[in-house]
Amino acid sequence: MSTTGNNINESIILNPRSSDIKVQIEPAQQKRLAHVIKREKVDLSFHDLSFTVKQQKKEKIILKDVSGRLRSGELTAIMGPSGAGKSTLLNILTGYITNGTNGHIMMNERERNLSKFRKLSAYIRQDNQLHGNLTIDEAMSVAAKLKIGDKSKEDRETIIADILDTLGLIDHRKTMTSGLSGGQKKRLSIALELVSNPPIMFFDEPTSGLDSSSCFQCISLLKSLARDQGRTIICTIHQPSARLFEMFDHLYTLADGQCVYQGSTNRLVEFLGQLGLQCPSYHNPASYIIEVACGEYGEHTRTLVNAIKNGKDDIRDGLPLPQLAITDGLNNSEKYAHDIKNTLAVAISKPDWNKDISEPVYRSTTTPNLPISVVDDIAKGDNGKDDSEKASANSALLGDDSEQMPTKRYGTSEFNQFFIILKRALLFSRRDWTLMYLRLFAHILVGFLIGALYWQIGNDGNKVLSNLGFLFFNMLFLMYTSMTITILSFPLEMPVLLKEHFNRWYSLRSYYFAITVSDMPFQTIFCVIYVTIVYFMTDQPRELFRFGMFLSACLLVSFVAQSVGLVVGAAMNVQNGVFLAPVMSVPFLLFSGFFVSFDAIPIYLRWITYLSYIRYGFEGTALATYGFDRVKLKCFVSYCHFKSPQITLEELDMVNSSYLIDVVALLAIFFVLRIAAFLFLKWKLKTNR
Ligand SMILES: Nc1ncnc2c1ncn2[C@@H]1O[C@H](COP(=O)(O)OP(=O)(O)OP(=O)(O)O)[C@@H](O)[C@H]1O
Repeated sequence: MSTTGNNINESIILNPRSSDIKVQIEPAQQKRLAHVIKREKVDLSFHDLSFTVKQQKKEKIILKDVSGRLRSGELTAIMGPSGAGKSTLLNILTGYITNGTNGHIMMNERERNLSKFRKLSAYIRQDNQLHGNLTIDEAMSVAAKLKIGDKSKEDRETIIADILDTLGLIDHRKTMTSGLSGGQKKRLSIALELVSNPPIMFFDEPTSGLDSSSCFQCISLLKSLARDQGRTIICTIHQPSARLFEMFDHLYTLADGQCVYQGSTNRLVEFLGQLGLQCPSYHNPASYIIEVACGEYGEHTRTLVNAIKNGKDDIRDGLPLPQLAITDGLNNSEKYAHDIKNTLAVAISKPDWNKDISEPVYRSTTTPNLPISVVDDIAKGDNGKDDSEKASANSALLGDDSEQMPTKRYGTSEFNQFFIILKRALLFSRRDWTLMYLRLFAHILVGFLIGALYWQIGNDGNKVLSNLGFLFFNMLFLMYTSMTITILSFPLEMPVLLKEHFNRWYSLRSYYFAITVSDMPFQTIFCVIYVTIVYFMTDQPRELFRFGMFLSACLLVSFVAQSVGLVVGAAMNVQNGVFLAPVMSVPFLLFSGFFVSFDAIPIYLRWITYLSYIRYGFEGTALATYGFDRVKLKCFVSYCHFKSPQITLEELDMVNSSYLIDVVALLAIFFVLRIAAFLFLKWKLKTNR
């Protein structure tokens, strides 16, 4: 047997002496994403990062001036005891949290531009926020249309197939997302973001809820994502097994909001040993550092933070430990590095904010043309060892093997986004037929019930008051059905919206338009069915224009009520919304003109009638029924007080009312509420972070 070297990719040729047969064994090839768009490599560093929150009028410092460096091509783990600040750090690095932070985040040695950064990064949170009603194929297709809409359909399909094949999901293409296992959901979340091939990917606890084998698969996948094309992969992880721990290239450990270790995973034990913290043999180093950080071996946090300079130092393979490098017996290059480092410390503490941000902000005064990373590397004794790495990163930056930095905010126009989201929303409605059937059933059932209850009263002069009750009930029914359905369904969309909008799939405007338009056809159909049933069963005037006016007023009321549902759904959670919306509707019902005629309402309360959309709806249907010179009603008893429709209108104080004004008022309330719902949604997206 002969091998052609140590490289595992080389063929192994078996050539048994007794036979001429040559057996060639090709090792399994690592699956690679060959077709995804090539993107530049991105190194991320942060300097003196702090995060403060206000708690009961006091300030609580969560992150305390931590620094660190996250390199392209590496899989970085952020570890630490519970409450150490891992998720907070991740949220700040992703740009998910911006308020309350201080310090500097650099992207490829330049001050980070958050907007550009968001185009280059993806954040995959712990709870895979996926739409359960789509197959993998459909979900991927939507993501591809939104994120790389400028590519041809064939190109998009090739990219999707490539990603699904790499992530082992190709055989489940037709499976509904709701039917996937935890690990498959996690992989789908990654696959969806990989469509645009972001060079930086953040994962919050990617292994949570997975068995050990799925954990291993997941971390292997992240490792290969980092290695292939030099992505920067950062994830928080609780307490990985020794096998998982070894797979990480870089470890960043936090304790009590400070950095206690930063560097290669395989130098952790050596570093701790230097400080007199001997990791017992056969003990998982990942567990050991957490135990140390938790104080199980005494109070060592301060020592560790000082030793690693709260993340300013980085324990790299092949380099001396930092406290050994800075000694009296420095050689020339080390002394030079030490000087630069001291100069740099001054530069970092006084950033020049007047500089053009396209220029690197931090430069050493002794080596003015050297960006911070190079200075840092020299300071660490990295005398050009990673030249090839830097060269490739620089060439990538210059665009040698990567596409230009994306200039557009989104992958496709807002017009296209609108149609893609609308199509997806309609698909959800088609798939979620239970809700649709329920709504249809409710409108038909209540329609017939009301029709039977108020059977043929519309033209009876003796039953006008009952007929007015019927008109008012219509408003009540249409209001509640259209309002509650939105209050219940809209907040459920919120987590997916939060994820997709944050990862720059689409603009909030396109999403909102699509989502508000998507239910309108259904609401219209249900309303038309209900109104047709009750109108004819209760024997309202058989004149087309009156039916049209009656239906229009009912439709407008249901759309306005839907908008109220949107406002409430956007502004609060389901529990509060379900209680508050009906309660808030009570004044509108009271001041609708049905219970108290307008001139009987005290003047100082009359303004409420102008805000009551129920008033306009009720008035609109009353005018459609009794206005426009309707002939006298039939009277089957000796005296009917309301035989003349004019008397009914006088009683309701609607003689001078105008149907047109009712319609205009309903339209105005509709638009105001839709705008308010949009603003609430925008605010919620910001405050929910
Ligand atoms: N907005 C906030 N208001 C108040 N306290 C906060 C806020 N955000 C974070 N904290 C506190 O900061 C600390 C760190 O929180 P963080 O979620 O980052 O910890 P973690 O290391 O991710 O913990 P775990 O591993 O348990 O998820 C916790 O004590 C948490 O209660």
